[in-house]
Amino acid sequence: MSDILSKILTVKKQEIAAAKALKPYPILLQEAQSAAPPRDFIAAVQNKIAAGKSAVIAEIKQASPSKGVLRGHSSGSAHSFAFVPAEIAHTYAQHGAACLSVLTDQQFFMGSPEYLQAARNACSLPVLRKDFILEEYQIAETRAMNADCILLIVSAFLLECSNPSGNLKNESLERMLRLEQLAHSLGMAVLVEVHDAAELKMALQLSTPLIGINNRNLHTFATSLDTTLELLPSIPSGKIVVTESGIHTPTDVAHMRARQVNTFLVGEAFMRAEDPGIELARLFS
Ligand SMILES: O=C(O)c1ccccc1NCC(=O)[C@H](O)[C@H](O)COP(=O)(O)O
Repeated sequence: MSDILSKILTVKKQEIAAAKALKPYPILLQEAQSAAPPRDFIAAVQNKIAAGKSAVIAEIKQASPSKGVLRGHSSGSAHSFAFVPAEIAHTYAQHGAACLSVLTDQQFFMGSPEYLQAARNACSLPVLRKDFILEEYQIAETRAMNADCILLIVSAFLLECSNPSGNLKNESLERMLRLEQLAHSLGMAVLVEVHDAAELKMALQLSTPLIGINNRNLHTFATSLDTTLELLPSIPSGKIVVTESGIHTPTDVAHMRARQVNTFLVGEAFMRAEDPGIELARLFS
């Protein structure tokens, strides 16, 4: 398993403990239950596909472990444009995004729950909270910040549940199923993310139709669209494949669409563009 994921999860567990000390779970759950009504993430994706279009989950991320600052920091880079989540969300919506994905992790991605709320308030698109979720507490937190979809990363659960005595796969799967059920009970969709065939086998035991295949190798940070293509034959027809990471050119998009992969999660290519929405329209025209 990857070092970066271990590092992220170590910090994440400290953050969860600190958050629980400030706000107990029952209070957070009440906030989640009285949050703004959830928007239908899966329908937004399906509607684009039914119209013969790509369903683009357009990401708002200021920085990443693999690439550093992408946007909006005094990095001195000639390619760094202002990072204003509400403006980015607005232009994504104007240029045909199906949904948004907003990083809320502060330490590794310079994200924030406030960015998610600002982006969601600026448009009518459903929003994925992009973070590293391990516990029920974070599911309630996600809905309480008005998000519409959660991310479950299979490799994070495998890493988290790995102990010498436990049955790694069963424990990880049971935990993911519990979290999925809670997310659904709060009206949110679930995107389950995999990197390889073993993870995919576990992901397919969840009921969500949204299967994300992340093309980024978390050991090397290299991206290869072959990751998506190699796993495709093992995915039943009722599922919606979301190809994630490393989509940069219209050729990449055409390559995926030729194999009936119609749902894309794209971050960096948009974040480096002056107007992320115009870049979305250019890539997916
Ligand atoms: O982006 C990273 O460097 C990264 C490192 C460790 C864990 C996750 C990471 N990225 C999260 C993502 O999945 C991407 O933000 C998303 O798929 C968009 O990818 P891209 O279009 O390549 O920015």
